[in-house]
Amino acid sequence: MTTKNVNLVSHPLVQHKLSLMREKDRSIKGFRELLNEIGMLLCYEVTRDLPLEMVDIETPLQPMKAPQIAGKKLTFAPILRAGVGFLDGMLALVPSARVAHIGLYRDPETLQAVEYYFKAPHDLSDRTVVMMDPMLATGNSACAAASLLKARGARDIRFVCLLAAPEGIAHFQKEHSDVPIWTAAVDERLNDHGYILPGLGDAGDRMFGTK
Ligand SMILES: O=P(O)(O)OC[C@H]1O[C@H](OP(=O)(O)OP(=O)(O)O)[C@H](O)[C@@H]1O
Ligand SMILES: O=c1cc[nH]c(=O)[nH]1
Ligand SMILES: [Mg+2]
Repeated sequence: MTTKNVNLVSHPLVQHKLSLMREKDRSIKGFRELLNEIGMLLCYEVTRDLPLEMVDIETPLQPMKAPQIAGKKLTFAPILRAGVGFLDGMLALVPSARVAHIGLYRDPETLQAVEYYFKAPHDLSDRTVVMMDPMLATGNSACAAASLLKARGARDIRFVCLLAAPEGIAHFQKEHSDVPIWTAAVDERLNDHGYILPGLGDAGDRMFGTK
């Protein structure tokens, strides 16, 4: 399903794995493995429309023209910490991709995104950038991350998340209407502390065992 620049990935494997991740008793190991597996499946979806070009190759039997991915190279941009959970799955499918690390945490009182690290290829203007973070809650982190990437020249950005709140989608689309979103689910709403309901809790804590 696709609405207003939001691509809802309804593939049964993604939906099934997401339900397993939501369960409160899922182990850290299980949570991490599932996020990695879903990362691979979401990578498949977000790269679905990449252009192909025909190149000359030789099979053992004869020459032929065969399709290869053309054009801009991919850069993966995980938002730390939780976005790292998608990275290995994505890199398994596109091992040559560059990686831009975006260090942001959400201040628990103000819910504003606080930057603490940013390391990206110097010029992103000729790259397709896939920004990733499992959670799109208020949208503050995703908005800040997209702005940092644009300041490095990025003009072709896609955002992959696992769960989105309607509030976060609206906020992100208002500030970055040029950046399409891929998500496995749009949940009901945010609670008073900015957590997604029903959600899956704190993704970073569940992945790294920090609570
Ligand atoms: O849309 P928002 O309201 O900004 O919330 C989403 C952000 O919150 C979480 O990160 P957190 O700040 O908990 O950091 P962590 O990944 O290091 O745990 C999550 O991984 C997103 O980055
Ligand atoms: O529900 C939420 C909201 C922000 N960050 C998370 O990890 N979970
Ligand atoms: Mg974060």
